[in-house]
Amino acid sequence: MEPVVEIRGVRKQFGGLTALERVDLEIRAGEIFALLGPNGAGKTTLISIISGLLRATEGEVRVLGKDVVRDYRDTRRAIGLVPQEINFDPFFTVEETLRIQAGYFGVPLAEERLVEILRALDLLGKRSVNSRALSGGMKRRLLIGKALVHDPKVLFLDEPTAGVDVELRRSLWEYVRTLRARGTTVVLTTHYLEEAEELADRVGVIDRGRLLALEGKAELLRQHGAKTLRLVLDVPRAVVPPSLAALGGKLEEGGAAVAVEVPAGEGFGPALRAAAAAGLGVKDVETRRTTLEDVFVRLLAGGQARGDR
Ligand SMILES: Nc1ncnc2c1ncn2[C@@H]1O[C@H](COP(=O)(O)OP(=O)(O)OP(=O)(O)O)[C@@H](O)[C@H]1O
Repeated sequence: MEPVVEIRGVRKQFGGLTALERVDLEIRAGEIFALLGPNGAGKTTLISIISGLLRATEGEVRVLGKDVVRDYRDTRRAIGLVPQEINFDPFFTVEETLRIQAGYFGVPLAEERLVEILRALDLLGKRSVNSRALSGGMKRRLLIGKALVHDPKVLFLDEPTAGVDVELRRSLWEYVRTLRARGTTVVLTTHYLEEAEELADRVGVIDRGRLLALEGKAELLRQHGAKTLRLVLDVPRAVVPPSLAALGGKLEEGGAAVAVEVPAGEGFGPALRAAAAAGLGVKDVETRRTTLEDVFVRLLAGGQARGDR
């Protein structure tokens, strides 16, 4: 199937600063893709180039097979963009804000569709309220509504839940899943790892303008992840028994525990057998799986060690 968004060799230079360095990326139809990276990594720059708000210094971007520079009318129509910053006129009501936005795209906003959007974003009761009188979370939801009025094929959410409370975050996640279920492709940027872990089918990790890893979430965890077994000992030890040392076992807490890390796809059987064979007195057993956060930290540390720029 043709990718919904194709990014080929995209570079962006702001004067002497390289914000993006030869990024290649494909977004697939119907997926939730999370672009993950620290502040200043280049996430907003990439989204802005795809949405036609910025021009790449080099490279090309296609949305539904059309070039975002040459065929910008078609590509803008296919895209809904929810920016980080609130960008609506506070003097219009919620309904007017959505109708004006639909007007920009030259699409009529049927009553049915208006109500559907307002209901999904829990704004139905605020339909006639001036947008300046909305709470911060409601304003954010109205931003999403604005991006949806022309029924885009791809929705870009730039930090959708920054500064949003936990409850609203959950309800926005729910809505994003509903959109995917209806066939909308969703690309979100975030530095909340929890958000990527919860929502995304695939994750791209970006740092200082480079894509460091691009994988399915499960694959990313499998390849870069590990799980750890911690054996809390009856009696502290000065050295790790050789059979456990051979499996990479290390003492922790001044010898009160032994920790063994194994690749995510493997079991703890060999380590448990080695511990039993060595006659280790074990008081307690703890296990921990790698989270996307651990993977992210490792990838960024690796990128820095290689001196990427
Ligand atoms: N218009 C601009 N002029 C000059 N430099 C810019 C401009 N826009 C972005 N930059 C720089 O490009 C780099 C990437 O910025 P970008 O906003 O894409 O990062 P980001 O990953 O979205 O960060 P954040 O998580 O903070 O939103 C940063 O160093 C930023 O200062």
